[in-house]
Amino acid sequence: MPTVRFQSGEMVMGRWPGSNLYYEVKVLRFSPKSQLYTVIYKDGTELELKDQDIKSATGFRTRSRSRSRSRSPARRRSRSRSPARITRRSSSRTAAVAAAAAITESTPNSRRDAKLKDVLEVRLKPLVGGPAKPEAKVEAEPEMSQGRYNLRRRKDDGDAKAVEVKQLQLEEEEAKPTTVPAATSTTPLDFGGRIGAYFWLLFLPAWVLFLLLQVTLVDPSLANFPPPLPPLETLFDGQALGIVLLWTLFQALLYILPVGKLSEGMPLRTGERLKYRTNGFFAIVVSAVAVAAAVYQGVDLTYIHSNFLQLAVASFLGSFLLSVYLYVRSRYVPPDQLALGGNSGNVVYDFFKGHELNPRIKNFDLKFFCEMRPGLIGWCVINFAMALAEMQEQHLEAPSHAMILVNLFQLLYVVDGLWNEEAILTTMDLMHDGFGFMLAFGDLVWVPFTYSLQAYYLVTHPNPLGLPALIAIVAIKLLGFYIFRMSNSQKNAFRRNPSDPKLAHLKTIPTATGKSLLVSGWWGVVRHPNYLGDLIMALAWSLPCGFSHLLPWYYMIYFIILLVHRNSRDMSECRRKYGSAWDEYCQTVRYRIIPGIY
Ligand SMILES: NC(=O)c1ccc[n+]([C@@H]2O[C@H](COP(=O)([O-])OP(=O)(O)OC[C@H]3O[C@@H](n4cnc5c(N)ncnc54)[C@H](OP(=O)(O)O)[C@@H]3O)[C@@H](O)[C@H]2O)c1
Ligand SMILES: CC(C)CCC[C@@H](C)[C@H]1CC[C@H]2C3=C(CC[C@]12C)[C@@]1(C)CC[C@H](O)C(C)(C)[C@@H]1CC3
Repeated sequence: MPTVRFQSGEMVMGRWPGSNLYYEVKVLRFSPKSQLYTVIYKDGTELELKDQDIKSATGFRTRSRSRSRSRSPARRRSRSRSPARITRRSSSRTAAVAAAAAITESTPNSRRDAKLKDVLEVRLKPLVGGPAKPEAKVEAEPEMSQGRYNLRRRKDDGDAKAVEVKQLQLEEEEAKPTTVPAATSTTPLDFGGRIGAYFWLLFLPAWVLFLLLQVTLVDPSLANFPPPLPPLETLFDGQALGIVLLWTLFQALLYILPVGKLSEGMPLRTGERLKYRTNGFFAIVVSAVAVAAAVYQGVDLTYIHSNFLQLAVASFLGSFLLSVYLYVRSRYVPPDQLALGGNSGNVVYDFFKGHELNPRIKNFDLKFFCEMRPGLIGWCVINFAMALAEMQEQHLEAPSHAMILVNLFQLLYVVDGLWNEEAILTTMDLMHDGFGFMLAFGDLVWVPFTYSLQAYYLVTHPNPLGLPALIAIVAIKLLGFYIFRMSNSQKNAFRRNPSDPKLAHLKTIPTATGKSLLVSGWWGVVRHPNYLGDLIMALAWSLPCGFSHLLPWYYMIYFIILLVHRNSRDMSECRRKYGSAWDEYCQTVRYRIIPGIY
């Protein structure tokens, strides 16, 4: 049984990835499974380090003290540009060379700093534009490992805004061990914390019920609160439950078929990369054929319209049971398979937020499946059923223009998501979030039953559209789609292959993790160009329903709130991961979602 050399809260010297430079870091936790220490640097960057990359601060201090008596390194300060500076990827002048140059400028005659230059030149290079490569040629520089370095933001460095690699006076600084941050307290709680989790757990299902009851009314309005509740026993229907189960099993069957590509997810904390069967497009095509065949055989799809509430309740039960299963199994998995959030120790919060990062039954990835299949494809089937119901209710030979637009727009959104299914592997949910009630409910109830409200609304609330309105709405949709697709694809391509020649013209900021951040192209316009495109598309989904009621605008309002919140969650997560490189990105790209406004 290997011993744990360092305790949480201890101040130690951690090796900078890909270099032989050591910085003062605080140990946050140790994972017995991966044998890795999570440490935090002074600039806020969190990394996982192996035992051999950590040295005790005492060792550094002792050696340095004896050295300082003769050489007084404390009085010498070498400044350099850190790897976290903007780099033109096509440029041959790497951050490391610049770093070295900066050192030479500041202390040109120093033999010791020349050695530092050598070390930086070689060691920091791998951080530019891609994951750090294993060290090869240069041996460890012993003098450097006796020094102590600190990551600081450069206050006096105008446009560079980079962190500073500084040699610090060892004897002037005392390592101050802080209180031990338990794993439970290191990750701030989202969604209003524990109290918030209770609230959302009750509020979200109640809100869905409210919306589904409203949409059946002639005059849906927030003023109708509380809406007339149907007798409770009518909410549950065995047949609806059977349909939901069959649909989910059918999608699961399509998912496990050995058809389509096996894509690799992003590297996990352990370095492992999971494989995902990305055959979503195949699944929606087969589903469409199956639904068409069923309609052809006389199956009445308008059942979905008339039993919408019962189907939603059945899906809710399914998502709740799934969440219970997810919570229970998350208590038995090794720590390195857990997401950083969802470990508050509070049952309700952890149940809501989700704890296990990639719950799998053999190769069957539950989070990926739920996010991409039954709910998403089910949403399109529901929309189609609403078009049939509209024709029946309004005695039409074909669906209205508004209904066709809503159907086509949302179908395009889903088909695009499934066509580019691999891109989901670089999104927040797949990479960082645990799988719990929030996502299970979101994927299986929220998406199919609330995202289809515009189509449901149009069944009984016709909204004739003139040609100019039609053209304008289509143009808005296409604009949003273009921004959404281009930006998502650019990030996905960059994350998959940072040295892709097609992306060579883009500027990037290297970070201490070995990953870089795009700082030009779509990701240089705003920090979330994909959200901007998505919001413009959301506008195009609501416009066909007109302005008589607020209900069909509900998606737009909810989406603004969701994306603003997601953006701030992502910002904190990126700040934690990338430290001052992220700050630099934010200073360069000032707006979050809407250029010049927000
Ligand atoms: N319809 C809906 O209900 C709905 C809801 C939510 C989201 N969405 C859509 O789903 C898609 C995915 O959204 P998401 O919330 O997961 O966020 P995302 O924007 O796809 O992912 C955020 C991640 O991208 C990376 N990143 C951020 N800035 C970067 C930069 N400058 N260069 C390179 N990488 C950068 C970071 O991860 P790493 O650095 O770790 O790679 C960050 O954590 C979006 O298009 C969104 O509009 C739709
Ligand atoms: C209030 C809560 C219940 C919120 C739950 C949020 C989820 C419903 C969303 C979180 C991430 C979203 C997402 C899509 C659907 C909705 C979410 C699961 C998505 C699958 C829709 C199709 C897109 O093309 C997409 C693949 C980019 C997208 C990914 C994120």
